Amino acid sequence: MSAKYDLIVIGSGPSGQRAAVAASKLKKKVAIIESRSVVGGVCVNTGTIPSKTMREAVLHLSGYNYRNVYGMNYRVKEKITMADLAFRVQGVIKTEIDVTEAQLSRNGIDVIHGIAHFLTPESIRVEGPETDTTLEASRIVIAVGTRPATSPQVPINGRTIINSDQIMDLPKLPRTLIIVGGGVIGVEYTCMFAVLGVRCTVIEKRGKLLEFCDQEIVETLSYHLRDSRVTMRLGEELESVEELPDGTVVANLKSHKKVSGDALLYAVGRQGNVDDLKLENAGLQADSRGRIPVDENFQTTVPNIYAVGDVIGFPSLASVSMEQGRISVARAFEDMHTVSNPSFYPYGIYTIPEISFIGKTEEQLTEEDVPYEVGMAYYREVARGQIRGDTTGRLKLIFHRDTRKVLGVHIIGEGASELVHIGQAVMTLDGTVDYFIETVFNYPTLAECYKVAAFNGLGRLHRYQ
Ligand SMILES: Cc1cc2nc3c(=O)[nH]c(=O)nc-3n(C[C@H](O)[C@H](O)[C@H](O)COP(=O)(O)OP(=O)(O)OC[C@H]3O[C@@H](n4cnc5c(N)ncnc54)[C@H](O)[C@@H]3O)c2cc1C
Ligand SMILES: NC(=O)c1ccc[n+]([C@@H]2O[C@H](COP(=O)([O-])OP(=O)(O)OC[C@H]3O[C@@H](n4cnc5c(N)ncnc54)[C@H](O)[C@@H]3O)[C@@H](O)[C@H]2O)c1
Repeated sequence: MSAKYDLIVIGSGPSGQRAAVAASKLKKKVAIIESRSVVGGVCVNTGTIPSKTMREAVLHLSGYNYRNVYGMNYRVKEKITMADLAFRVQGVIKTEIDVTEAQLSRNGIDVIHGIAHFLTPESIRVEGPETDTTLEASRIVIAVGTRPATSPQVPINGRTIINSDQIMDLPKLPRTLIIVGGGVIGVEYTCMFAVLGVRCTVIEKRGKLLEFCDQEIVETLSYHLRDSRVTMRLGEELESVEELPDGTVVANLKSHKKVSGDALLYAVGRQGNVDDLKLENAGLQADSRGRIPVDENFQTTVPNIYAVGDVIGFPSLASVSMEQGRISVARAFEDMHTVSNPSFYPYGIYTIPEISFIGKTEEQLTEEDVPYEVGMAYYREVARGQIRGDTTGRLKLIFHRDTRKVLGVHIIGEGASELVHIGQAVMTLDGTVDYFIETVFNYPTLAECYKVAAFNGLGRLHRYQ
């Protein structure tokens, strides 16, 4: 006998959780299957939450944010160890797992631990240390996420050659670290280790870091990276990695250069977790990177099966994955109204300093021949910037020259990922740059940067009209 549900969700990361909870709110009988012993997925256990907690611990213990105020030698702790960082990370992970478990249980969702695979498009087998069962449902959401990409040329050993899941396993802080991949993961960890005094070298095969960001913002970040003694090897592709008898590692580049270090972080992208799913039994197929194709409703080519989160590819963010989970269920059961516009989804990149943006970049608008104007505000121009000691932050407002509609907001500096939501609200409500002129902001706040940037931009507009 197999247990029957209205919805089975495979994977308990942010996308799976939100799909399960949304269906439970519609009074559906829901099961969520998770192959790990705990819920929360990459987000809670190895990715978002650990990395953001480590960043906070790094910033606090190193005294980095207050060095401009109290001097370059200001420290909260002189010798920071991996154990100092792990202590805080483990605490937050545990709490987040508890919060997630409580939420699933409160909503009456059955959590089943084991590896799921399809028997047919409507039935799933779950096998685990304590489970061997078959479930059936009229609708299934695949939310299995991704894992770090591997290469036969990069012998990951979990000690000196690691991927982003293994940061907390580093036995000690290396003196030198090679980071392969100048994407979000590579750059975020580079910033943290550089602030801890580790000499970092980033190897990125493209000519730019974070190529989807506004390039002026990336240039500002690059200035900070260089200031923290980071070496950037852009336009260089890794070929292979070797571990030397003395325990150090060497990265061999395609250009025949060699880069040596005490440890290497391999962060060149991620691969969908589809290998165990036996997708063929459901009539589904993933691409070479394990991504499952879906339409705008997150429906796969098999009508009763939906896929959400990182396993469908771009943008692979926890924030967006949650929304995809919710929308997929609304579409699957057709009795929940949802409005969601991906053009107004923000990005938060937790580099040091942090970067956040919404809307279009200058590069995109130029490509699309949109007449735009830019207003810039520097944190040092507002009192809160001086008080906080962040005098290098900046907020860039991009608006249409004719309609004055806000087209993009790009921020680098303290609090960027919170500050961006003001711009997001204005853009979502179809507002213009005038909103910032006509609105009173608390004083002294970083939010005032919006007003300064608006005045700056309108000043330029009138100058050139
Ligand atoms: C280092 C790092 C930092 C990040 N930082 C951020 C950030 O700051 N902000 C942000 O928005 N995003 C961030 N992300 C991205 C974010 O973590 C992901 O977008 C998010 O976790 C994706 O959620 P998901 O539900 O698709 O999958 P996941 O969180 O990957 O969860 C999928 C779950 O499915 C389970 N599973 C897989 N196969 C099976 C199976 N066959 N049977 C049962 N269960 C299965 C897995 O065990 C896993 O628990 C970061 C990612 C990493 C790696
Ligand atoms: N703050 C956040 O929102 C956040 C933080 C971390 C991760 N994430 C998500 O996690 C996902 C994965 O991140 P990622 O950084 O691993 O992947 P990515 O695809 O963003 O970046 C990988 C980088 O590695 C480079 N690369 C690939 N092969 C290489 C080689 N042989 N030599 C040198 N460079 C090489 C690529 O050009 C690319 O720039 C992202 O899609 C991101 O959305 C988000």
